[in-house]
Amino acid sequence: MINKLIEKIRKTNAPIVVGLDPMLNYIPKHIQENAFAEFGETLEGAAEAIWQFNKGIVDATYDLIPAVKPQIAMYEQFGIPGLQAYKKTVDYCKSKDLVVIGDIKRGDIGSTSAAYAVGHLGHVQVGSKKYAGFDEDFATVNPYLGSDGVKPFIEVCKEENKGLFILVKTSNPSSGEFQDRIMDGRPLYEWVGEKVAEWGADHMGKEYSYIGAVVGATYPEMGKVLRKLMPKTFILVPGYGAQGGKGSDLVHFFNEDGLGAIVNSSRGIIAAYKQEAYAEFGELNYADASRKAVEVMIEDISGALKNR
Ligand SMILES: O=c1ccn([C@@H]2O[C@H](COP(=O)(O)O)[C@@H](O)[C@H]2O)c(=O)[nH]1
Repeated sequence: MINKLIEKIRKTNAPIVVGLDPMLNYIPKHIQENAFAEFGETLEGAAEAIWQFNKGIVDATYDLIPAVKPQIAMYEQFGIPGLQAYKKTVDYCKSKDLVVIGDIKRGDIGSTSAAYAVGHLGHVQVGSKKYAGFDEDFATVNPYLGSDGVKPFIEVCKEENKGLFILVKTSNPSSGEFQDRIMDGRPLYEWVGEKVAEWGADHMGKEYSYIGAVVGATYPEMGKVLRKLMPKTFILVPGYGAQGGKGSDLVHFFNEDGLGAIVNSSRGIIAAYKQEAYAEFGELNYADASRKAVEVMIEDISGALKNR
């Protein structure tokens, strides 16, 4: 899967991922009204609205981008119908040949991690048969329970040719409370980054490892250090746009080959029509506003990379 991701980044010339993080208040009225007319103001109605909203965005952007990153929390809030909309979104994106990064941020004791890994990336045995559950291409993993919480994910990735993005330094304002704590002279996130590179060395694709890292766009100096510490690790970089990250902050997340990182924007793309810059599109044309926002993001990042 890392080879496919790189191939698609090269083809689109766009090291970006669109975050499909639908909240009801981003969804245009006409979509909500249609969904509620069919299913009522119910969880099913909400799930239908987020699915139709996602489909509009995917149809308007899939030719420009290599990948999407649905955030499972946005779907889980609508219970079982929400999870069905998540699965429908994953399958639809795969039918459009997009790489799907399930932002599930799982990690637990080994036996529980194994079940998460099977459910999201693998196949579960049912009697004599095997079934894929959610079947994303990559999943995000929280490593702060230690190796036994991560290794079951790596085992499933090896069996299934799938990949991970493991949290190293997150983009949120308080990420430093624990992640920046100095241990034996270095911040904890560096120890974790080194460990991610070590896990990844054992599961290499053609150019980069199947085992990637998450490093927030909001911490560019730390991104620069981590880039050097994990040269063969692909970095998923959230925090662009709504959290303040911009192209010029991101150049050091990339290697000299112009690869090595993929930048996520969720609200900045899917709710673009609500921003002043794209207001001319209006609610009805929300998906065209998202397409325009994708084009602007690609230009911002490739412009910064050209000028570095
Ligand atoms: O460190 C992290 C890890 C994950 N995320 C996720 O990325 C998106 C960001 O959304 P925006 O709307 O572009 O801010 C969201 O799904 C987060 O859960 C992150 O932001 N930081």
